[in-house]
Amino acid sequence: MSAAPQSAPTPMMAQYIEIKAANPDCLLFYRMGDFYELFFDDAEEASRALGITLTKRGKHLGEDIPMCGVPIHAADDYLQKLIALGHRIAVCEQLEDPAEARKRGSKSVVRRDVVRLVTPGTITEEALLQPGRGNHLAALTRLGGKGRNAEFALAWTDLSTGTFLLSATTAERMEADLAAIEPSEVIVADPLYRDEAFAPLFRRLGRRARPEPQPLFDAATAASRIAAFFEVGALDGFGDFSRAELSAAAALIAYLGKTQLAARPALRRPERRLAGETMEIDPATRASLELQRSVHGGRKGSLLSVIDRTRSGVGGRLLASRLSSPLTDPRAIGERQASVSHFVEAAGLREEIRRRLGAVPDIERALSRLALDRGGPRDLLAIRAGLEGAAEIAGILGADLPAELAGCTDALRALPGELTETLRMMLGEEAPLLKRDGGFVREGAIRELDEARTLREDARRFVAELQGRLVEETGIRALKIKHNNVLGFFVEMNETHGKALMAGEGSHQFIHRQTLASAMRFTTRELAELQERIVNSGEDALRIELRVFDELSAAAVRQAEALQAASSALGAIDVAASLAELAVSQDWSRPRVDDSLAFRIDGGRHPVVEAALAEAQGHSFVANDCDLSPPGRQADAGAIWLVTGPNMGGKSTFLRQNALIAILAQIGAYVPARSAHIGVVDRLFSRVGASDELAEGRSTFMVEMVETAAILNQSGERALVVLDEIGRGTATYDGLSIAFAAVEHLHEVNRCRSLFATHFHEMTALSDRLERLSNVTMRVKEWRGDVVFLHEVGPGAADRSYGIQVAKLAGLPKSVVMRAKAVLAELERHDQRDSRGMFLDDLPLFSAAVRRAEEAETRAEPDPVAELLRGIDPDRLTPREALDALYALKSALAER
Ligand SMILES: Nc1ncnc2c1ncn2[C@@H]1O[C@H](COP(=O)(O)OP(=O)(O)OP(=O)(O)O)[C@@H](O)[C@H]1O
Repeated sequence: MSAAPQSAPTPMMAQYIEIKAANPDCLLFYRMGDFYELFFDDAEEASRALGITLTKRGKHLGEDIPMCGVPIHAADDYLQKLIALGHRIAVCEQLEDPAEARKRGSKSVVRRDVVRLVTPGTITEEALLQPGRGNHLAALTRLGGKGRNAEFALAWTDLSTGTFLLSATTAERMEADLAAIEPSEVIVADPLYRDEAFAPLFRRLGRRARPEPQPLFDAATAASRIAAFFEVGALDGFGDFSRAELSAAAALIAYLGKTQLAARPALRRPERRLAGETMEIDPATRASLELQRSVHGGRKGSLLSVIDRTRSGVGGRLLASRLSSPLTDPRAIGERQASVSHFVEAAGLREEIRRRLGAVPDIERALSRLALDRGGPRDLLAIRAGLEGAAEIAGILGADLPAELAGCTDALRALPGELTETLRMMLGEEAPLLKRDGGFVREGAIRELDEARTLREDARRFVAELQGRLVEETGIRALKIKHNNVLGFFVEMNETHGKALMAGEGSHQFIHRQTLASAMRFTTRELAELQERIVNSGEDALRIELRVFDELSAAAVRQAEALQAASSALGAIDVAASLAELAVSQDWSRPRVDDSLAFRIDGGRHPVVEAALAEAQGHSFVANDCDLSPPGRQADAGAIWLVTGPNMGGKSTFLRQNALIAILAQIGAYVPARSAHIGVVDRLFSRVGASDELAEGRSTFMVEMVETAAILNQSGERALVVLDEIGRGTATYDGLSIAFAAVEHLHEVNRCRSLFATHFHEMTALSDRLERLSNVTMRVKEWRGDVVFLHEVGPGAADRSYGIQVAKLAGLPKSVVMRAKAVLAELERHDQRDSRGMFLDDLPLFSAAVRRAEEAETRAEPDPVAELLRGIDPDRLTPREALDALYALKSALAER
């Protein structure tokens, strides 16, 4: 097939194609004037994703070129949408003034190039970030090949704040570690990404995981690459890092280089997190406990949403990150608790500090933007206000503080006073978003600038005066001096006047510029001169302001370390004060956390359920005790509580609340309990409620068994295991046997503290054989065949599940409920003698039985509520009897 002769692409299109070819996996935002334009497939993709109109521009290879565009001022919104959909965007800017290009000849194109790749993990724009949420980019590396010697490490950063952390990890722990970091993007060396053994992990990470070439992770050059980034000779002063950690860190820096190009982010020095420093919590446990997100995916209904009283973005982010990584060192936990206690005891101080914190801007994010040359004058104002606020807060906190807070005030006091002074001297009270709009440098700060501004103002005044003079001279009262972007200043009058003027003397003075339908426009020599003066002095003023901006920005970036330390300090103060506020307002208590194996909670509550009940103004939350401490003097391992009780009795709530209390205690917070004593938990497993891994192609039961296997294989004596209804998804006897064996294993092999809820009442017999196992049950009251949930945990075993009563409450058809009751009665009668269920044959068939029951009902049954009411004589009731009567009425109503 012979190709038709094609015209060569235009120079601009040729430039576009070249740049696009260098960025094939990104949507290319190609700057043209006040728009970013997208072409070809990118345009089609973006117009679909953003719902914007697809147009055409010229032809390429004989075909129309699809095009769509987004205006610069709204680009952030569009970027946000595209990023959320998993796209990466290459932002291509004009690198010179179009006038420059024209000087090279009429055909030459404006120089353009990509200045930045926008990826989910490298966003810094305020509009694209949430104040209280970090945005992490992680790098995962493996050294030493696939074998047993493989060494894994993670590095992660929040580019918007400069945080930079490293940690060793293992194949087993990797997923839990990533879950704690919650990265928006994870770069992985290509061979590891393709390793079959990790395929499930990367599948679960989905688009967040991104393979990158192995050389980025090269361990041999890692240390020197990191040193070069931080502009130091060697890394010795940074601490001790493993080769794998260095490889991950170097890869992260290289990736930032790839995406940020010329801009150098204000990263902090890398800090190492030791694997054992934090409580290990796998993703399923996080989901089940709804730590940061509820099962519905949103923040509402999560633990974080209930405990977050922080007043600043940095505080919100720190609280979220602490919640995702509780500590395991009692001393470090104690330090944080001491800060909270300080604010619990000093109510006035707490209020004052919180009030001030609310007014301190987000210094570290402003700084990051300035470092990446994406900042504006408001970021400088934010830093100034931050510096001033920090100094005030340090002053108010005073001396005689617990260690953590003392460290914080040191960081605040170490802030460079000169920077505050310079910013105060140079900046006005308000500033535009963009530096190119000018007007942010304070009057009186720079003489040249004041002069330029005065010149401009004078010229403007002269323009106003000139209008009066021209009116007088010409006698044309309707003459006006106006301004637009094309002509600049001009004299405008109607056509009759204009023509008369041109025909007469005026033609010497007035130079014709434009004739419109209703008006004529002129300039005069004087006006043109004034115009030039205004433009020139305006340009001078802006040039000076931009220079000042760059100087101030550089001065702030030079102080990055001090500013970041102060920002972290403000975050820590905010977290302590907010947890204190929470403790006081919700009546929480300071837990004792130590190295023992104790786990004793008195009067524990579930903070989220309690808040929900309070909001609904229904019944109030019933506090419950839990004690999994090694029972008796001899015991050297934690206890197991086997929790039985009716459906809806509060088992899941009880199980979860104890796990949550452990987490809260270990982030250094107070806990929702009268008192608590917790020996640190190093690993938490919670399987309560349904799992959402079904998308992986495993059945519910399979998922449950895989998770149970992980728990039984991995829990050590410091673990806390919270299991709900293991074995429910299979035949009764299989399920019961598995649950039985699992509890025995927990008791004999894992020897960890556990809560195990079950509907298999047969299991309560285990307490005779397993010395550290106790039975507890959720208490209920029965009333005329219905059940009243007391939500109280007490010793003993439930004898039944009340499943049918709950089913009735849920609105199961009456016929089904009645039939189920009959089946249950029959099952219970036969249970002793025949375990295979053959007796079901004894039961009448469903339809017959239901019909009979219904007939009986319609025949006789009077209204039970009315009947009860008739029998009550209010004058003769004691208060206790009145209450009982109320219960009776309610249940009779339910039965009706
Ligand atoms: N301690 C409590 N105080 C007050 N209300 C509670 C308490 N515990 C639970 N509830 C209420 O009871 C409801 C059911 O609790 P939960 O889901 O824990 O029951 P469950 O025993 O696990 O039920 P199932 O066995 O059917 O899963 C909760 O949504 C809550 O409204």
